[in-house]
Amino acid sequence: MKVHFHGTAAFEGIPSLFCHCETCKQAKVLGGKNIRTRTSVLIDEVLKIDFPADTLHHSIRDSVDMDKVRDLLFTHSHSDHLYPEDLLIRAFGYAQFNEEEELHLYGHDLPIKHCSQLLATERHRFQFHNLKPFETVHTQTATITPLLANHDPKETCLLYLIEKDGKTIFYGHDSGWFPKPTWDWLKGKKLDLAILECTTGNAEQCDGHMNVKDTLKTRDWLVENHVMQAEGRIVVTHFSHNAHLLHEDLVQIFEQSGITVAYDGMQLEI
Ligand SMILES: O=c1ccn([C@@H]2O[C@H](COP(=O)(O)O)[C@@H](O)[C@H]2O)c(=O)[nH]1
Repeated sequence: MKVHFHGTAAFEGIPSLFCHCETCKQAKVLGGKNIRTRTSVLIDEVLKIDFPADTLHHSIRDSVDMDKVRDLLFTHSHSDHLYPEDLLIRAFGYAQFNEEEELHLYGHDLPIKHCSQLLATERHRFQFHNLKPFETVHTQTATITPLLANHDPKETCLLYLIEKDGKTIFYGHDSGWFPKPTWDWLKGKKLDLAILECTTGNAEQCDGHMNVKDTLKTRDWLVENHVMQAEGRIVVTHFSHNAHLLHEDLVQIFEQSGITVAYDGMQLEI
């Protein structure tokens, strides 16, 4: 299975619009893996998680054929994860393509409501699927189970367990320490890859996200509960410029735990 990290930043991106913090200044000078756009991942070119406004940039930067994507999963409705206006580009009259195949959209009530309302007056090729936490769904490309995140009390934010071609991925942002039902549900599962977040770096105060301590505690929990082997593949993503950590700082923090720090454009095979 090919996992392609399109973007690896939190809401603001790095360097962030309007920001003159040292991290943003250094990221501009150093470039490369320090440049981070809003988080999204593409699996085997057909299953995409989240749809930020940076999707156009991702498709140009990495030569991604977005028309190959069959299933689009949303974690929640915040604008750095769902920019529904750009889905209009796939409606009739905007995109030119021969296929009549539909793109299936999956999320809880709010993202699906935003997308269906926006597209209501258009002829389009979308199917909408309302997900319920812990109810497994067979999509066109994978078997997915939405799990509860601890992110924004105003909506039901989701994490995902994704099973495809005999491999299992846990997709774990945006969330602070997971709600108990999610930990309970993960017990007994076997993961080939866990994608975790570390939005706030070394900050002590962390609201709806993980800091370094939480990310490492999550890794330990997965190993102690035999959900992952000690040498299992863990990737960390969704970084904020307000954590004030450049890519090499993050690599130093996580390399002794065997955790890979994602960067924009990174691809891995599991
Ligand atoms: O504990 C926290 C939580 C958030 N931030 C800042 O907010 C943004 C994005 O947060 P979202 O909840 O994803 O909208 C993050 O990049 C930080 O700048 C924080 O500093 N501390």
